Amino acid sequence: MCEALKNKYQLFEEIGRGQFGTIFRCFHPISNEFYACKIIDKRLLADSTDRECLENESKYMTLLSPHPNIVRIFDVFENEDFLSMVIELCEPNTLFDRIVNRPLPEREAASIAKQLLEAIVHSHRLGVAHRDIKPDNVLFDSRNNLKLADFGSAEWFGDGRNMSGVVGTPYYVAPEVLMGRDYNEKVDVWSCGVILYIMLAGIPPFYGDSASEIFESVLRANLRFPSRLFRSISPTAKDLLRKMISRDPSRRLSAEQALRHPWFLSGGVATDQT
Ligand SMILES: Nc1ncnc2c1ncn2[C@@H]1O[C@H](COP(=O)(O)OP(=O)(O)OP(=O)(O)O)[C@@H](O)[C@H]1O
Repeated sequence: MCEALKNKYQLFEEIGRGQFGTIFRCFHPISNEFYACKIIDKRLLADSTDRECLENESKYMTLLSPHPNIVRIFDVFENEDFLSMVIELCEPNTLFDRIVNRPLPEREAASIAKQLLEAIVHSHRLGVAHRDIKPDNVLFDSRNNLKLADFGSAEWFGDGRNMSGVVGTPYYVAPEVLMGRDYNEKVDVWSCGVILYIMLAGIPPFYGDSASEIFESVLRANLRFPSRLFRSISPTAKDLLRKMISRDPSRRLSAEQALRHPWFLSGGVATDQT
């Protein structure tokens, strides 16, 4: 670990562990604030893809900070073996822990989806696509504000550049990514739509017993609203889901358009159940 990090922050207990990094709670005596410190052992990075992922994470977090719904980065320390990032401290449970097997009331789902879209709109305005939006990458601070994390797979699409390359996670990845074609930032809207579906229904819209079965289901993109799960869900919510989980990216809403949908304007309150 870097001496400069130890000189500036006091490290406390481990609060999380990822593929390459360990997260500790840490304290900055000068500001009297607690933070999270992610320490990555660079010797565990197997190839250039891993290294790129690491570079992306601090680069894009720095570019996008500060935003109320994006995990903020405060400090970076690096030596030959370790890269350490001092970031905003969040609660241990992710969105995944909140929604697993438990549908949320529309109002709560709308509050979460709205904050996630605010983070995506900010990121897209600055020309950055996250490309791996999933519940595990959605954290919350102690005041329950949503914080989008993990920009390791992010890519810059400014100046009309298209993106390529298969990145993402089976349930959440957009079909155009799996088709191996160029794609644009609307892949994030698709993933956010899938998260919203799971929050309301309690199950993913596209699933299978293996990664390849899930991919086949995503590629078919046959969006259904089984009545046993959607009986009490408002038509406005379903309308938004259809427009976010649209197979054709040119017909899919942008993140900004999604935020202006009537479902958000009513705060997820069913206005049309007459
Ligand atoms: N800022 C934070 N504040 C509090 N806990 C955090 C913070 N960031 C991450 N964690 C915790 O640490 C865990 C691991 O996070 P990390 O970002 O290293 O890995 P990951 O994204 O889950 O995995 P990987 O990037 O290796 O695929 C998270 O699931 C979360 O519980």
